[in-house]
Amino acid sequence: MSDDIVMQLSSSSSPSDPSLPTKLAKLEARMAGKSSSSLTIQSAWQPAPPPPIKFVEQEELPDSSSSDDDNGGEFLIQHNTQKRHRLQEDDHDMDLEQSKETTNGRIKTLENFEIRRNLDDPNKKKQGRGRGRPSTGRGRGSKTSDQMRSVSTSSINSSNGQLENPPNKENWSNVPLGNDERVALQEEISVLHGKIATLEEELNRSRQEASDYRHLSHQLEKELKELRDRDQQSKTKRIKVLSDLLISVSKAERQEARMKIRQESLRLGNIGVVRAGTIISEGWEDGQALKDLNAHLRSLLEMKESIERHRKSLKKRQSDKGDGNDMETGISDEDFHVQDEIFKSRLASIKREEETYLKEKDRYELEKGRLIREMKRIRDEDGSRFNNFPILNQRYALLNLLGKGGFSEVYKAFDLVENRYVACKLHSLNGQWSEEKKQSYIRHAIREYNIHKTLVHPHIVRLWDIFEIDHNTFCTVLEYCSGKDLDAVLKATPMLPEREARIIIVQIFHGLIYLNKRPQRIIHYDLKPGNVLFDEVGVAKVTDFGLSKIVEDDVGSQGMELTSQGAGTYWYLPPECFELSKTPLISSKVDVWSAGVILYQMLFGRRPFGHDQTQERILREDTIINARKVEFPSKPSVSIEAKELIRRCLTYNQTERPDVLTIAQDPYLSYSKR
Ligand SMILES: Nc1ncnc2c1ncn2[C@@H]1O[C@H](COP(=O)(O)OP(=O)(O)OP(=O)(O)O)[C@@H](O)[C@H]1O
Repeated sequence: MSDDIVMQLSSSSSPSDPSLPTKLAKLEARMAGKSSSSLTIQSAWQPAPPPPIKFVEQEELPDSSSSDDDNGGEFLIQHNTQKRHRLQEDDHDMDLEQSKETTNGRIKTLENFEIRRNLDDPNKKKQGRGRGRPSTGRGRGSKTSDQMRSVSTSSINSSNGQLENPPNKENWSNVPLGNDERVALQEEISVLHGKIATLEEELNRSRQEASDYRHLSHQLEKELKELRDRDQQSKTKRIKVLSDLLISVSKAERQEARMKIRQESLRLGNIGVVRAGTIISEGWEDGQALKDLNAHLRSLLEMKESIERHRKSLKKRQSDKGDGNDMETGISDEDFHVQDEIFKSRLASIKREEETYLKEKDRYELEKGRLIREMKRIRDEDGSRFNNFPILNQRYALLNLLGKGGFSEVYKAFDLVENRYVACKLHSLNGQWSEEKKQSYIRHAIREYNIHKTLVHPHIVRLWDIFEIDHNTFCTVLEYCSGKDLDAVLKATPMLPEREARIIIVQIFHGLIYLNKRPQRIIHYDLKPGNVLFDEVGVAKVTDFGLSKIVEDDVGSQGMELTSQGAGTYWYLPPECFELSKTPLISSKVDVWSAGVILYQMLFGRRPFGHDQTQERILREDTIINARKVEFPSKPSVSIEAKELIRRCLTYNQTERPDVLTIAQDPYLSYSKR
């Protein structure tokens, strides 16, 4: 019932007014007519008490005695609307909401049904008043009306309070409504309320759990952060401890190396000041062992010369005797022969001794060479600006200098991130170079890096990293090869047993085959013993791709143009690289030639062409251009197969020389075929 009507009623009528029932009945009739023309509303107010309504929660019902309005269907609707609002406020959980909606929907259906039933029930007290009219939402009945408006399944239109499918009186009275059914419906409602209560409980539990989990997650996050901080701290500590340890080991190694040098210097010699007239220069001064050895050799030589002199004089006396001059000395022919035999035997013995000393001298010379290289290394290390154990790029702990090349220093280093030894090659640009030259060098190095970094093969030294140190210096990080390079091996042992030489050349060819089987083929172009390194177990690896060339796809069968003519090490380059009349065309056959030279050198202790010549002389005398045929020394004895492979590699004519993939089929390079 709308408030204005109630106001009208209360102001114009007192409860004792006997005409009130009639007035109300009229009003209700009017309202019913307003809300639905087809709805038949009970025309007279029935004083009889309303039937008990059992399917609502009694404790939530307002006291009927205090109510001056009906507490029939309208009140029930209000009650449930309030409840729904409470539930909506309490719970934003979707599932629960849906359950509630369903439940409320069903309750509303029931309520509407009850309302209709009340409307139809002629015995109901005041039941028809304002039922069909929408409430403005004010007063006690407003909530009920709201709920009625929101009930989609009900037949009342929510916007204007009119019934969408207005039932006629017959329809209403036709709804069978036994007591059993009511009881069943009430039971269903209480079951649904029970479900709501359970769901609410569950929701509360879930909320509690969610809050517990949130708390736990905060705690875990905190712990994780602490662990991370601790990990970072321990990492920093670990790095510090590790680098300190590495540094102390390196320092000890440096000390030991210097001590050894001092000892060796005493034995083998040292670089000292040499005076030649008025010119003072740095020169080599032999050590005591070499001095003693040379003195010994000198004395043997003197002895030999003296015996030779005696022998000569004996021969002279013998020939004089033949003239009859030696009669008075009484030396017989027999004596002459014996004496001569003594001299001969002595000379042979001196020669043997001399050979032993000469062998020893050769050994000393090798040791001397090693000593000189080590002295140079130490001098380079002492003069290096990186000798104070810096950590580069926050991960590479530089240790000791391995060697110095043309424009680079190579340090043994420890990668503190990957926990492995590496070789750091520090490329220093000469400060006096023009900017153009510097840029060209950097371009060259980046080109080398770009080629090398893609190469992953057991017989190719890995390139791990590149970074800038300062404007004039950058560093490439290479796989560390703890063994010597082949050049150092051949300096220490110029001739290798064939078996050892063969396995080394096989590994070099494996690397070359890999370079020629990639989609982008590569010519190494600077294959030489210095660019073959050995790891700790003796695996040979090709390095230094500074002069290497990428073979473009459109290159003709004769090869690609050589744009860097003049570069490289001439002992190991084929004749086509020295072609001056036109730009040489090169292919992987360059590497085949170089490999042939290396195998020859390993087997015979010398290079096949221009062994004793300088680079400059090789160029001047066209040594390689004239290297038409390879000759083999008689010693040491080497297998025919090895010689045949060398011959094929050193085929003068480039067109006739096999390329890498062809020569790879040679039986000497395969162990399984033999
Ligand atoms: N990856 C590596 N592992 C171990 N030692 C290495 C490595 N790379 C180079 N070295 C050593 O460092 C030294 C210097 O190497 P580098 O390549 O700079 O010298 P080079 O070949 O004599 O000079 P250049 O490159 O100018 O011809 C050599 O003794 C070489 O054996």
